[in-house]
Amino acid sequence: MAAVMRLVNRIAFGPAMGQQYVAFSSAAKVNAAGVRAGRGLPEKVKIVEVGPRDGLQNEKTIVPTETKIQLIDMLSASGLSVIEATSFVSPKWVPQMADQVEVMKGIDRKPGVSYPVLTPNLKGFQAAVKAGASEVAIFGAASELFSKKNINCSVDESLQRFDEIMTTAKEAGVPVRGYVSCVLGCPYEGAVAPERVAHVAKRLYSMGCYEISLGDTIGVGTPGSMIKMLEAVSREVPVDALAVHCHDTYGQALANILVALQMGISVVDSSVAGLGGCPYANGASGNVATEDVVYMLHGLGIQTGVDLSKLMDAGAFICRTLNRKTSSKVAQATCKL
Ligand SMILES: CC(C)(COP(=O)([O-])OP(=O)([O-])OC[C@H]1O[C@@H](n2cnc3c(N)ncnc32)[C@H](O)[C@@H]1OP(=O)([O-])[O-])[C@@H](O)C(=O)NCCC(=O)NCCSC(=O)C[C@@](C)(O)CC(=O)[O-]
Repeated sequence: MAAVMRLVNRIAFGPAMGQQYVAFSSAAKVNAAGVRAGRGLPEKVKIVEVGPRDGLQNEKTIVPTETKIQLIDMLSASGLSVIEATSFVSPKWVPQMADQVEVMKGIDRKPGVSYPVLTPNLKGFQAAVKAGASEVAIFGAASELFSKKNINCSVDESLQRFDEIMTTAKEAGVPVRGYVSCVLGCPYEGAVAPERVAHVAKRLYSMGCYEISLGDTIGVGTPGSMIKMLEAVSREVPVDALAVHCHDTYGQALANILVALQMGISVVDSSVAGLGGCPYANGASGNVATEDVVYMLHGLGIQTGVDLSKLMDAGAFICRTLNRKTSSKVAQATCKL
């Protein structure tokens, strides 16, 4: 724990201990570059916005397709370069995503923005490509029971299915991202060994996924468990091919992201307004809010390409429309609700 605190202190404080840089928006602007310099943090971070998929998939009432489309368009207007738009999964399993084709047809695709979609099997992959998806994501797990509950097969069976997708995707020239869920704990099995995460991540990477997103599906991780897991995974997969995907159930997400950045990761998944949860992970709260991630990154002098004000407009829009409270602390603090 002492080592973790030293690591966090090194990032959060300037050379003179106690001189805090990242506290208020004005202070963040003044000293941001100094915070970053020499501390091994990336200059740029790619944010993968997962709100329209991971966020909305968990909403109890069906969100109108028009609302989903407007949300995605507002998010692309904020400067985000990757927006996970929907998933091509069975409508019997996740009814909220049943309008995936209409969503893909309705969005205003901005040049330079990627709109990946989730595909659990070849059927989903083929439907996604037909609907115009130019990038997909496959999603496995480090936990057997979660795999069974989420995609109705064992981890090994899922990897066989993903192999089929990869073969077809390579022929079609479609880039594939890979997810590993439950990297810091499983709602059904409890603790998950870092080596199991590393094994699945390595398999996905070896079959051709260009990026592996490591999901703390139920948000139980701490900077301590994050460091151990990332040490194991980065022995098998190059760190520049890794992303972190943190749910914020225990309020640890920003701290976990900070240590991941310190360990060389420069891709962060997040969800506008902290929308979401996983329908097959009881008790999982939403992803870390994109607004809060952007605020922290800008405070560290790290570029994201995102206009925080426009992003908060998107968050305010979806919260107003769904009649829900934002989970973003930044949106709460600035009353942009
Ligand atoms: C994988 C299956 C399909 C297996 O489900 P299954 O029931 O085993 O599939 P099946 O092959 O036996 O087919 C059953 C029915 O589904 C249809 N079907 C089959 N495949 C598709 C498809 N692609 N699209 C549309 N329909 C499909 C198929 O045609 C058939 O229809 P019927 O003949 O009964 O009318 C199912 O379990 C499923 O869809 N699961 C998705 C669950 C899901 O979306 N979970 C949330 C995303 S994961 C997540 O949130 C975690 C993540 C990524 O964010 C990271 C993190 O936080 O850790």
